[in-house]
Amino acid sequence: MHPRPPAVSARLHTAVDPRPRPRPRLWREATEALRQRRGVIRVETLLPDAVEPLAWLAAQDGSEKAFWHGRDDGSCRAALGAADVIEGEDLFARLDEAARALPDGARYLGGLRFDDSMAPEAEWAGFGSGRFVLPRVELVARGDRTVLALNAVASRDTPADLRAALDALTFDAPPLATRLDFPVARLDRPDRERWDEAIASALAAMERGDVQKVVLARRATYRFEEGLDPAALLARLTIAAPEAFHVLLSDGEGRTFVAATPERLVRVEGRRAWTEAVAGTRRKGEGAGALAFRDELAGSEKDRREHAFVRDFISEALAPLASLVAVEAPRQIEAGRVRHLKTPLRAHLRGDVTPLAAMNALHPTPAVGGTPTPEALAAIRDLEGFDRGLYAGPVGWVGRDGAEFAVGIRSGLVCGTDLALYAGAGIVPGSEAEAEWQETEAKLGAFADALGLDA
Ligand SMILES: C=C(O[C@@H]1C=C(C(=O)O)C=C[C@H]1O)C(=O)O
Repeated sequence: MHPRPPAVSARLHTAVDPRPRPRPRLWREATEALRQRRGVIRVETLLPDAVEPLAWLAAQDGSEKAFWHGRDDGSCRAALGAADVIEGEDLFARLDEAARALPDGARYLGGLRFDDSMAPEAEWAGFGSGRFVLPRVELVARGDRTVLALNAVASRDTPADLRAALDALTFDAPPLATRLDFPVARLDRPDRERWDEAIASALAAMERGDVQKVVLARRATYRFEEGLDPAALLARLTIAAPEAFHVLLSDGEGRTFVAATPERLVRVEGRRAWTEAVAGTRRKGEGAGALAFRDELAGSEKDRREHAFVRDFISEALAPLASLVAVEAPRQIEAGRVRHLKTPLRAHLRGDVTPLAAMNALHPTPAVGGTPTPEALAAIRDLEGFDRGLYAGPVGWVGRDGAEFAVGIRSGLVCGTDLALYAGAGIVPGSEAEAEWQETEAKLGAFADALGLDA
């Protein structure tokens, strides 16, 4: 069983602690640390009562927000503002260096574009080729323990900056809405006809022998009458897909990426790394239907082929980076309204391999790209007709001794009154356009549940 995220569902309707007492202490400690230390400083204080992180996040002013709940670590962090932002040129090298100098507990949160060789379209431009933020303020919740943390850069920040950040916080957050507004319109790109054409083109490329598997995605944009609150949407997603990584990243300019993804790209702790192949999909179903879908997935030769491309790619990509790669037995997992085949892999990384290098060697796996990778990416560029942005890209955190990236699927981009949702499916010989369309629709099921659609 998966550990549940810290009781969001139970506490969704309760107001957060209104007492601001810990803030003066945090500010005094931070001011002291600014005087005495160099580089990044971090001060933390235990709050007297548990606080619901997404309700807290939704209540704060400003658009620079982030949230991370790691699937297996039982804690989550809600983040506000930026003590530092790393984006643009030499992102990997700068992030590596900055992460190595972080104090205990501090992490950059962010994500990378799926395909950096493609210039971003307007809606994804704010995220650039990648964007990582060291938050100014964080609320870290584990069980009933909630810690408020403040990050600062000694060479840049003044006590007045920190005071302003702390004074701007509210702990008097209204409960999150129990229901989100219904959308008033939906626009699909590609539409059903163009989807059929794209699948036919991908299958033709496979017949010619150009490529063996291509993951084709589509975008469904919902329009609402009023602006959608990304934190409220994510809170609903944590209920619809409790077993997932829950991620919120903003571009600093008012657009917000939201994901409830079942898939880990890689987690690194010291020299140890964990990754997984997730590919092959059926509906979750209920009762006897669930058992039928489970058996159908277990017995499907086509799904096993799709899955094997991913597992083999991952173990081959890790081999030169690791002294040991262990491939576990395949199993099935449930995610929102679907189930998948999953094969966990573990590795012991060589001494000179950084977490970012491991991530870079794995992305994009054939779960979201295809096989072989370059030909599959070319087909995606050719056939999809929209910018994936962070969808299917690596999203996560980097700290001093470790990092974790999830695959940014089951995701959407909130921009004012629009919510663009993205979902893809692995196309191999034997794939049928109708079934693949239905599969992508089922993959959007957690969002549909969160929005109260076709319940
Ligand atoms: C591409 C997506 O999902 C990926 C593709 C899968 C498949 O084709 O069976 C299954 C899980 C994911 O690795 C998505 O959800 O958008």
